[in-house]
Amino acid sequence: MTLDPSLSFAVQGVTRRFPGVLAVDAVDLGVRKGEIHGLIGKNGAGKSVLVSLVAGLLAPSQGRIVTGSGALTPTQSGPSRAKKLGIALVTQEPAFAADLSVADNLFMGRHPGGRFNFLSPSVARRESAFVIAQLGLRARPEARMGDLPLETQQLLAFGRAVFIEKACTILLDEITASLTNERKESLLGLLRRLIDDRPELSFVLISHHVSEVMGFTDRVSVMRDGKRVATLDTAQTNARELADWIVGDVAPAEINYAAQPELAAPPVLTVSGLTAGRSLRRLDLELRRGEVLGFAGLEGSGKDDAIEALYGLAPNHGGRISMDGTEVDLKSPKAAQAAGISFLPKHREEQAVIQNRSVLENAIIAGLPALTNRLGFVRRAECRQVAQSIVTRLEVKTPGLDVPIDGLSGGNKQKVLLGRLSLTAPSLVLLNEPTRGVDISAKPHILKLVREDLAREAGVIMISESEEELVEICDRILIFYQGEVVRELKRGMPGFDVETIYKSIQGVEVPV
Ligand SMILES: Nc1ncnc2c1ncn2[C@@H]1O[C@H](COP(=O)(O)OP(=O)(O)OP(=O)(O)O)[C@@H](O)[C@H]1O
Repeated sequence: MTLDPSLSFAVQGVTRRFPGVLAVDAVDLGVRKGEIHGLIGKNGAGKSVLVSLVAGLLAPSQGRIVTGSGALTPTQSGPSRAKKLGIALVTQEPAFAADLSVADNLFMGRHPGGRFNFLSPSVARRESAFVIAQLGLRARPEARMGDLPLETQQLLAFGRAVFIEKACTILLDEITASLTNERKESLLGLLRRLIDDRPELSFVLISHHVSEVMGFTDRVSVMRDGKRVATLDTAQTNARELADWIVGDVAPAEINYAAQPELAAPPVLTVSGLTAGRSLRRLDLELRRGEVLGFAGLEGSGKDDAIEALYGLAPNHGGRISMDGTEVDLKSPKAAQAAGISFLPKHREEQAVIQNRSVLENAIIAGLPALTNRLGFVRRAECRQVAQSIVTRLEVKTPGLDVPIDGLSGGNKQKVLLGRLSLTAPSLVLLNEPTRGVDISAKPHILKLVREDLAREAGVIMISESEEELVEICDRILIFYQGEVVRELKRGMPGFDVETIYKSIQGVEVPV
């Protein structure tokens, strides 16, 4: 059980099976000390399962993971064993205790020394303040963890792994997916600086963004159907070659822009003088059926407050909101639903996925009223048909309709949630990052679904961190800056491009 001393760990012939699924199939992979190793591949390719095996959360069915100080095998695995081997996994949903403070959470289960090996609160506070400062966060060590945004909690989980547990191998499972572009860049830049300080460190970075992998990794491994199909030197490859490795030979979907909004039609949504949350100082807009309107802006620019207010999540908002010309009082999500508004939240795991229920149930729940007969019985065969059409159309990777949704990969869950929105035939659809966690081959299918299905009957408002995506799909884009819309860009007009959006959201004036 020897390990090349230049390696941080080696995966040797590892296989992991679930009932009906070969999630990881005879994978060999060596990650070097001092490297940032990208891990990329389509939804359901096996990336998360692979890092869960390395972190001891799952045991391999066959094979082993070898480090300089021991191995994880089918019979000897487990998170505490992996932790002893210097391995830490940071995921999108950090397992913190919401009611405890930041400091208590960061030091939970750890004893930072002292004569009686007991945790001194002042040491924990001081060390926590250090972690917070290193990450450039605005939070106090005494703050209640549950009061902090999920993005901040995620970064704190990263900080705990690096600065408190002092792990040597840090596995990052799509943690950049829900960060704003600024936070993403600063976090990825920090990885390199950390390696400069501690050359024995290594990072494995799972991401769907080819540009992130190209810009911040030393090597990248590509997974497809549970197998590692390639490991490339990042400097020797390019985005195109990488995309080819990921996708194989699947043809991309084409978006049909023929369904343009009818501009003479009356607006489905009218907003005037909307103020909400901490950031939104004023919003006025009109939206028509058939129209896809993008909201672009930095963190705190007001775009998130705006979309949340439209879903009844800011009951104390100011200003007026009308649907089809009638003023509505959006004091709760229930009131918003009654007004014909549906919402895809950013944090799908906690806000939208119904755990322990099947793919079928998760897919059709929003459409149940339409799938029920006059006696109140659910039309089962039709439900299956509808769910199957979502699975087929969006290429959801699942062993069947009746398996619990919990077993699906993150991106495949997202596809089910989006598919189910198309069943509700609402008047207004609000989407916060609809392609988060979705792989590059499925992304065009999702955008097509938004454009051609959701925007057929409804007006759509969409937030995305990707300027490219906004340009690809929107009719108009509103630029939010410091709580107000400072600019409106229209498809076909000058300035409807990635560069203008990018500069405008930073407050840079771009002449048209
Ligand atoms: N607990 C589980 N039970 C059953 N099947 C599972 C379980 N966990 C993962 N799988 C299956 O294993 C396969 C690989 O999943 P994994 O989560 O590793 O994909 P991924 O590459 O991380 O995808 P994504 O990019 O969507 O996150 C998928 O088919 C998934 O449905």
